[in-house]
Amino acid sequence: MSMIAAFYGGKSILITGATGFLGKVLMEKLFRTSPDLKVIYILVRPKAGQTLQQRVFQILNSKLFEKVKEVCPNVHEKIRAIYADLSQNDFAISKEDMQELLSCTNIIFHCAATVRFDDTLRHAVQLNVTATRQLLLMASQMPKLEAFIHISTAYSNCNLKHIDEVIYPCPVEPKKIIDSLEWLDDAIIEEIAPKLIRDWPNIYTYTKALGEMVVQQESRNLNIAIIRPSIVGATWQEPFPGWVDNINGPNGLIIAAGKGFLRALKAAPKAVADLIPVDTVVNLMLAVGWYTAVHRPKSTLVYHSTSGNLNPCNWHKMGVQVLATFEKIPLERAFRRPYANFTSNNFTSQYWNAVSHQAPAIIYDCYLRLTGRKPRMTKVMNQILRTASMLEYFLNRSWEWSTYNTEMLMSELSPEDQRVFNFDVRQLNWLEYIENYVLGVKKYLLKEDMAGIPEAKQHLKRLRNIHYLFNTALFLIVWRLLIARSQMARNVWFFIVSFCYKFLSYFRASSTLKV
Ligand SMILES: CCCCCCCCCCCCCCCCCCCCCCCCCC(=O)SCCNC(=O)CCNC(=O)[C@H](O)C(C)(C)COP(=O)(O)OP(=O)(O)OC[C@H]1O[C@@H](n2cnc3c(N)ncnc32)[C@H](O)[C@@H]1OP(=O)(O)O
Ligand SMILES: NC(=O)C1=CN([C@@H]2O[C@H](COP(=O)(O)OP(=O)(O)OC[C@H]3O[C@@H](n4cnc5c(N)ncnc54)[C@H](OP(=O)(O)O)[C@@H]3O)[C@@H](O)[C@H]2O)C=CC1
Repeated sequence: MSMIAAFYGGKSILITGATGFLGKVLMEKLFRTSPDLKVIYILVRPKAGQTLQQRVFQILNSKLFEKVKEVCPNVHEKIRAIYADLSQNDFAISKEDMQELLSCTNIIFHCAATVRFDDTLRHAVQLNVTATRQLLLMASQMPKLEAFIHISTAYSNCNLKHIDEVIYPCPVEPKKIIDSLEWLDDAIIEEIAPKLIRDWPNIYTYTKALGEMVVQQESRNLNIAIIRPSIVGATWQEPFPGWVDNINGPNGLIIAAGKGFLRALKAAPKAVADLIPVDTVVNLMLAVGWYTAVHRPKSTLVYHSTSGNLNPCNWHKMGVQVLATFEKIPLERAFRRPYANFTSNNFTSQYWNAVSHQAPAIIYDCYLRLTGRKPRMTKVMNQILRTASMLEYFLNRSWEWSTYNTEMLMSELSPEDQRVFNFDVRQLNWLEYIENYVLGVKKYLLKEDMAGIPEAKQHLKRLRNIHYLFNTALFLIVWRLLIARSQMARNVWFFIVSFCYKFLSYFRASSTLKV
């Protein structure tokens, strides 16, 4: 019997960010392995015209939860959605709901965050720092609380090269920032933001670092642990391989590559691609929740959920496998044939951007205009290039994350727990994982039908022929122009023509002799 699964039985668990990528997989695993848990409280806001109930209904009826419904048929009754907006005071939770949360919660998993790299400093601080402080304050009023698990990111200290499982101080106290945001106006905040974030690459990673400091400062006598995942990717094994449902991180770039929009990327081919499957992160989270509650470590432990030092993969290997998978299982209606180049050179990267990205988009838009349709490809291309440039920082560097605490925890688990809550990334076969990942992007994110693969392959063949035709036509035009203007080009041309003529004459003569 799994000790971890048994631990969550009968527990009331509070999850923030449960509607997000990580949160959904966390809920799924909890219900599947501990169907006898008491209740999962989730803090949700209405979104995109959907009420809380509609959002929960949609999650529970997704493919991700198919197995859960078999093991835990009354899952609907065990999930309690509480209206909350984490960017508001007291999260805008009603008094009755707050009372219930304070008196019943046993474990907290704090996953909610804004993960946009370009969010405003005000909003990112509200979500990633102030809300964390507020939740810790709530936690300190929960008599039954056993563990508080805070999800940060391995990149919260990406201004360092080697990162240990410790909380690093930030140059400016989080409290000072929170206070000053109260009276500064938005324009001034945006002006001082670059000075505040210093050598952090974006507001997201900076505010996640501040969030960790807040956890350290406000921990009081709570049992807290921090988990730092690197780039969270599709599921590896559970509940099935390749599940993914948003375009963050690598997902958007994989789609852009598969559709033939993105054919070059400014990335160091040998830099470590520190991806970590989402189910591995969730298994670690559940193990950490159990360990923190049962063993009550004296200080706040930080756990790295990374792959680089245990089972490294690099961007080149990843890119090659992504392309190899698209050969076998192409995406539908691609713009161009998938192909990609990783270069860390500025000049080469700009060349590829102009030739492989901007020029085809402009040509296609001209074609759309000529056929009376609205041009859109330049806009799409610019959007993709903007996203790629935002991710560039992470594609051109490698970090070393130590994993002592994570490995220590692994050794503390029983063999059964090591199997059920496996977070040993050394067992991951990258080639197989990436193939399932790409397949998952096609099936679960783009919702493309596998029956459409032959047609998609046919489409790619047509694109290849158009490509050859276009290149031949372009060559002939350029050559014709050169011949008109340059004596040297004319000489070369006459040399080639006379050579071909002589070759053909010789060929004809020798075949006549044979007859
Ligand atoms: C020989 C060689 C061979 C080579 C072969 C090569 C092969 C090549 C293969 C290449 C592939 C392999 C390489 C993989 C590389 C991976 C690198 C990963 C690094 C990640 C590091 C992460 C480190 C940190 C990790 C962390 O710790 S945390 C997570 C990280 N955080 C993020 O990943 C957020 C980033 N993104 C943003 O920050 C914003 O997205 C921003 C970008 C500002 C744009 O922003 P903006 O321009 O405003 O555009 P949006 O509005 O956002 O979106 C625009 C449109 O997409 C829509 N849409 C937005 N969302 C979503 C959503 N959910 N679900 C559905 N739709 C969505 C939205 O509706 C809108 O559609 P529309 O309405 O226009 O129709
Ligand atoms: N994905 C990744 O690659 C990595 C993620 N992480 C960390 O993991 C955690 C989860 O990330 P992930 O699941 O990918 O992110 P998502 O963007 O998928 O999910 C974010 C969650 O936070 C919720 N949220 C955001 N703003 C509010 C708000 N004002 N009130 C209530 N809820 C809000 C969202 O709710 P809603 O659905 O309503 O928007 C959503 O449930 C984050 O802390 C992130 O920093 C760390 C490393 C890598």
